[in-house]
Order: sequence, then structure tokens, then C-alpha cells
Amino acid sequence: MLDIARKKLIFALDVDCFEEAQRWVRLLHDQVGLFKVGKQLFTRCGPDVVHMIRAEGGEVFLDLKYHDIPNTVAMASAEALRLGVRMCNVHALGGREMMVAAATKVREEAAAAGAPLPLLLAVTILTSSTDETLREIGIERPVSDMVPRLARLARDAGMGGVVASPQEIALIRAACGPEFAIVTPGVRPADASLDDQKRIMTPGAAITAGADFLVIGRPIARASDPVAAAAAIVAEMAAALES
Ligand SMILES: O=C(O)c1cc(=O)[nH]c(=O)n1[C@@H]1O[C@H](COP(=O)(O)O)[C@@H](O)[C@H]1O
Repeated sequence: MLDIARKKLIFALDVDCFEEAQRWVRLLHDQVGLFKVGKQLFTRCGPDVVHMIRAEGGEVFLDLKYHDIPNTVAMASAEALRLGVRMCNVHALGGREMMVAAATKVREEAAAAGAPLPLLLAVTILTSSTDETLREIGIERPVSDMVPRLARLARDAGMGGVVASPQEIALIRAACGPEFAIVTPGVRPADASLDDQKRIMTPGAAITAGADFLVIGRPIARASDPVAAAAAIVAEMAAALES
């Protein structure tokens, strides 16, 4: 069960240089299933960091959260495919046409190249957002309405899954069924700091609720012993999988 749990843990490589990223990949390689490369690291290091992780034997979630006109997002998603990443994402708030364009382009390019299809994810509502955040931008519906609504839109547009808070897993499962992938950041062990995350759950609770993958960064990166922190999270996930 520990192996299954490890494959579900994604470490957020939120660092600002290539060498530090490489140190984390080597340190956590045996504890986590994927490494997430986000805007900070990709802006600093570009595709080289993705190539490095793959050369080290790791798998990559390219988290650039594309949100633009459909053609731009489709072309950017095709570039993500060419990098050989296992997962990449767009913002569901970019709308159906944008998500259809991305999903169609990636499917066509993967078929033409004989490449494995990456898991295309749509970010629903960021885990740092609340109902008040939505109201401020003119969205009157609560997070609990918006997340399943965006998840259904993403599924109908051909996305393979969503990124959402673990607090919304049950709503997404009810809206989109058991096959749709749910990747959850906003995960905090019971004794960890919340940082800027608002809609959180513990690793065990997120797995019990039905998360397919957990994204965790600072609770591991800032621990005095990051390997032990990752191992403890994996053990908590494995216990939840067993029960
Ligand atoms: O797409 C994401 O990965 C993401 C979506 C979201 O709603 N919330 C969220 O925190 N994330 C990412 O997940 C990671 C969470 O990191 P920690 O808060 O340090 O565990 C960060 O790299 C965020 O960019």
C-alpha cells in the first residue's frame, strides 16, 4: 500500500534554481510519484528543468495553468505534450471552447507522434480562494456551486480531470463520476501551517474522500527532515487507503 500511496503524492518543486530543484528530485525520488514544476521554476529554468527531472527518472506535472484564447492555450498545451510531461493544466475559468481546443490539439498531436497522452487537468477554483474572493471578481455563486459546475464543464470539454480542494471531492464525484481524475492541493498534515491555503484537509482525509493525487509543497520542503515528513505523509495516505 505504501507504493500505491507514493505514486499518488506530487511534490511541488516551488524553488528558484535548477540545482536546488535537482537536489529535491534526488532527495525525494523514492518518496513521491511526481514532481510539480510551476510558474516560478519554469520561468527561471525553462524546459531544461523538465528534462532534468525526466533524466533523473522522475515524472512531471507541468503546472502552468494556461488561461488565454483557445488557439494560444491549444498550442501551449501541445508544447507541454512535446516535453513529455505526465500532467499539465489549464484554468477551467477559460471556458469550454478553450478547454475543447486544448484537449483536441493534445489528442491529435499525441496520436500523430505515437506519444502517451498526458493527463489534462482543469483548475476549478484555487484552494487559496473563498466565496468572498469570488464575490470580489463578480461571481456571486459560492465555491461549492462553482467547483462542480466547472468540473462538469471540464469533463464535457474533454479534460481528464480537475485540480480542486479536497473539500470539494464529494461534489465533483457526484457531478463527474468515478473515472474523472481529482488532483488536490490544499493538503496539510494536522500539525502543519496553513500558509496561504484556505480550503484544506489532511492527507488521510483527502485520500478517504477519494483524491487520486495530492499536491504538497511547503509541509515537506520546510520540514526539518523533509524525507521523514514525506514518509509520514505517505504512511498516513497508505493507512487511509487500507481503511
Ligand atoms: O494547480 C495547482 O497545483 C494548485 C492549484 C490550487 O488551487 N492551489 C494550489 O495550491 N496549487 C499549487 O499547489 C502547490 C501547493 O503548495 P503548498 O501550499 O506549499 O503545499 C503550489 O505549488 C500551488 O501552486
